[in-house]
Amino acid sequence: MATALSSMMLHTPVSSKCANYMPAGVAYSRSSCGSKAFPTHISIASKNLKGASPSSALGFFCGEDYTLLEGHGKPSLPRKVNSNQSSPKGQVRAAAYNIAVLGAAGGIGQPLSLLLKMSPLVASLNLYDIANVKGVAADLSHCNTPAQVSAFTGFAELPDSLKNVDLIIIPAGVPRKPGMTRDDLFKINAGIVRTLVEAAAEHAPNAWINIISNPVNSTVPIAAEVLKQKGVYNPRKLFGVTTLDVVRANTFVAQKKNLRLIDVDVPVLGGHAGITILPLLSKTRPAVEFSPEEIEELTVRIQNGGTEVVEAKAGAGSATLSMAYAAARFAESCIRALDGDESVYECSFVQSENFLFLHHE
Ligand SMILES: NC(=O)c1ccc[n+]([C@@H]2O[C@H](COP(=O)([O-])OP(=O)(O)OC[C@H]3O[C@@H](n4cnc5c(N)ncnc54)[C@H](O)[C@@H]3O)[C@@H](O)[C@H]2O)c1
Ligand SMILES: O=C(O)C[C@H](O)C(=O)O
Repeated sequence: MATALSSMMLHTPVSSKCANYMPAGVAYSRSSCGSKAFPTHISIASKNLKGASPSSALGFFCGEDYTLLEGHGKPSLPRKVNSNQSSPKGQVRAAAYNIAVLGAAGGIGQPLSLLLKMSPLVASLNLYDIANVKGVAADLSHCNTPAQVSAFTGFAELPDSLKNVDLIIIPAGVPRKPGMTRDDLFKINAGIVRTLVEAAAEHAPNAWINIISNPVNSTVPIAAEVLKQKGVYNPRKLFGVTTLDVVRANTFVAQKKNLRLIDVDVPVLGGHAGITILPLLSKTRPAVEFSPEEIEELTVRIQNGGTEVVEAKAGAGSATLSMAYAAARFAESCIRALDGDESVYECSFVQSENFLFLHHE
């Protein structure tokens, strides 16, 4: 029997009723919990957003530029391969943006902070963690790149870490161990994200927020609810970071097809959970032919990339370095979009009214 399986995640009110409603890969319907959806692909295309009002901040093409049903959607927008690499305008202002990393002392937080410190676009880098982040900040601050690094430790210093920031990146939370699903992290990470986003709403209501903490398809809707309660929700500024799925897809496809890594771009839909991670292999750039066996093999590997790393680390955590790379790429795309670069596109987990439905037997 055909089952309607949305590639987009449902809006999750912060309530116990809905807390476990979206285990990865389970079919669900729009009406089962909440009324809005979080689809998983966006194109960021921005006007100059510095100081823009929330409603005019971004022009997104939420899910419209890729269709899951060939021939039924709008034609793809022209897109550059790995478009985060360079700007056609090449005019991003140097060191103009302030970033806060919440959870900066962690496995992702540290290498991510290093990558952000290397960016010439970043003016200040506020590192916040409940663990002592002073050492990380002291260490990073010796790199002779423009970003000014500051440390903020503990809840009392959270407000200061958020002052005047343009972009907040949240990798705070526990990672999984072998045998766990990302949903098993929900109880702890939901509370962490809620607390951090409450502070963001109060102290940086206009900042863009990138959420890395798992399970992304729950933590992002939770963040949305918090922002709504605080009256500062703008769906165009809240992103679930699913870039690691894209990074993995690009790598695995390039390896399989013997292509140059830098040339390959595979859009990936999904809320970063199990079989809802949906690589759009037919949209691979450059155009490539895949056999059904290759599609099956690549899809399964991309969907299980996280587990591959969790098992290889054997209890020492989950992906940190590739995630830091992916998050830095997404952050740079956000900065470029903030700076008015209209060529930027990235896949992400965002709210949208555009539903795409897959039918599978
Ligand atoms: N979106 C993705 O693609 C993706 C990829 C990899 C990992 N993750 C997720 O990212 C999260 C972090 O992973 P990690 O490997 O860096 O974990 P980690 O344990 O190494 O680091 C987490 C950091 O968060 C900090 N922290 C905990 N509670 C906090 C709070 N209330 N406020 C501020 N900081 C707090 C910890 O002190 C620690 O430094 C996990 O939930 C993991 O599942 C997501
Ligand atoms: O798999 C995990 O738990 C971490 C992360 O979501 C990943 O995809 O590597």
